[in-house]
Amino acid sequence: MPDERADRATTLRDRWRDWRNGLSINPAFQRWAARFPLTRPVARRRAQALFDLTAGFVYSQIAYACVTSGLLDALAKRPHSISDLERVVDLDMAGTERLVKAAVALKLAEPAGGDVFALGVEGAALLGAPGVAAMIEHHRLLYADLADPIGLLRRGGGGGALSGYWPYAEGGEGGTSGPYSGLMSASQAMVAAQVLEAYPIRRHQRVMDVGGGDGTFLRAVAGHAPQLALALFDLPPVAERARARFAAEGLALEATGGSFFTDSLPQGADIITLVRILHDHDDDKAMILLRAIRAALEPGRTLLIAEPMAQVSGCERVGDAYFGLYLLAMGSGRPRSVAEIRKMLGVAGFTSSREVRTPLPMIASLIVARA
Ligand SMILES: C[S@@+](CC[C@H](N)C(=O)[O-])C[C@H]1O[C@@H](n2cnc3c(N)ncnc32)[C@H](O)[C@@H]1O
Repeated sequence: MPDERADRATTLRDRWRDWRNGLSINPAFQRWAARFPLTRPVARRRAQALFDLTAGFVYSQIAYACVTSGLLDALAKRPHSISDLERVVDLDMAGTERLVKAAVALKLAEPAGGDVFALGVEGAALLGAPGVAAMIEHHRLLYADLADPIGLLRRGGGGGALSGYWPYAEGGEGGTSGPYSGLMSASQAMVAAQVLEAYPIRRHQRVMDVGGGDGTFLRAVAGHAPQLALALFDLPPVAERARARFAAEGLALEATGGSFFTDSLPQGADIITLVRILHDHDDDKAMILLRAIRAALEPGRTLLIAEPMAQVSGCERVGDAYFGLYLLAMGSGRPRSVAEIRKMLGVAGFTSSREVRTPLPMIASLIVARA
């Protein structure tokens, strides 16, 4: 009986999908829906969404030009005339006007009377969200790799501009960690805010951030719960960066350099945090890492995983579309759903795990597991 019901549900869903797609693909229906008053708003929304899908790369490149030319920073200080802006963006009048009009269309800028322009609402949001401008600049590498998406998929990822930026992604533990550590630090505040809002880290005594970069997450933890002892584990040059940074600021940090694939992790933390780490690694390596963490934790201690996850309701694009292709270009890893990560945690020997809701899951979802 249960099988029959499942079949019936599938059949209904299939029929509904066929009916919906049959209408959507039909130009005569599209014309009718755009004219009929009750369907017109939906038709317009769908047409706009389709256009955005078609034109998304152009919008991203306009944002890139606005950030890298200094246009947004200049408008954030005060409104400017086109002739002022010519000097800022280092373009002739025609180029400046073209860029400013495009920025206005995307609400990055807005008219402020005559030929004067001010920062727009999206421009303000962009500059107000830490790390977004740095991420837009960084996307130059991703978009170079994505110029041939089928080629990238066919070769199984990596081998392009982005994999050079993340030397550890293709097995190298040398390379330059400075640029990626800087980018991670610039975008970390948004992630730390999700974690600290959603999880009561204060109840712990000693936190070890594995893959903790230059320590930006731990600095946020220190600001939030100054009584916690802080430890960090990362590749040797990165751990050294964190150590130097904390020492310069007079903050206590135990930073250990090593590889979580080949070295054992220091013991003694009652919570290990793994922030934007797991999705960087293919399944076999992710399992090695989870097992190493399990071995470093006493029974009953906590692992907290924070990263954007796949198939999160309302944020599907961030997971399998954005991170699916970003990590492919990087050369390792994949976005995973909450269910997939929880299953891996079970296999790695964690006794239980649960999802903890965050205010903005597109920035990070959380899973808390018990050793
Ligand atoms: C995507 S970054 C995230 C950094 C930080 N957790 C954050 O969210 O800002 C990944 C970090 O993992 C570190 N990492 C990569 N491979 C590693 C390895 N085998 N052992 C230790 N750390 C590693 C990198 O050096 C980098 O700092």
